[in-house]
Amino acid sequence: MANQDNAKKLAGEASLRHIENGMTIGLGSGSTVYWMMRRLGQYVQEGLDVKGIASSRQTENWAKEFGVPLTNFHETQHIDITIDGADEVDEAWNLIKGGGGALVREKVIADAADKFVIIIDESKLVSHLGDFRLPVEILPFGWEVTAERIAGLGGVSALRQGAEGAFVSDNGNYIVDCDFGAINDPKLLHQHLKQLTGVVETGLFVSMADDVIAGYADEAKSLKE
Ligand SMILES: O=C(CO)[C@H](O)[C@H](O)COP(=O)(O)O
Repeated sequence: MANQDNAKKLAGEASLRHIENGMTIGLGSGSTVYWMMRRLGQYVQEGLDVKGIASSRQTENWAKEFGVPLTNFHETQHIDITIDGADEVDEAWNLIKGGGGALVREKVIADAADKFVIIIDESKLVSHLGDFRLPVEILPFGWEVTAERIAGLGGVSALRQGAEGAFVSDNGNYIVDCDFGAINDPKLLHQHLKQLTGVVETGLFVSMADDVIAGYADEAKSLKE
């Protein structure tokens, strides 16, 4: 296994030390979450009693594959813990997320949770957000206008492409990947973007993470310790 994959696996598995019997878990998206879910499925087979709320169709499929029982917001509005990956994590634990296109549901399950734990490989740790293009989910209707407004805030954006034309999120929306250069004030940028008509959500997760577990070549460490 490549070093980066192993680091993701170590971080994903280490996050399960936060899990207790009876919990409802927000299940994020992405390749680091995959490893967490694989091990979680093993614990469930061994008798752990938990339920998950999935943030994407891909995660839902993994839950079925690994035998992790799912619930939804109709059944419960309380999430004990959400575990998710990230594309960048700065020194204050502000995040860029949405590389996999699931940022809206990821933010909903992060917001609904008592605790939000991030799992990454060490390459995601940065001093400033912004090398990774900021994903912003926007309505397809008039997306060109919204992209112009985003450009007005200083962000050069590109419409994300999928296998057959524009990428469409699980919510039926488009995503633009935006270059704002180094993001000095993530909270302010998020607020400005959210005020634009047509913007559904941004991939900036500001002051939301309670713990970050970083995977290295042969260990995973909580940045809290
Ligand atoms: O935000 C996400 C998906 O929308 C992912 O958490 C993020 O892209 C990290 O993915 P990976 O664990 O595959 O590196």
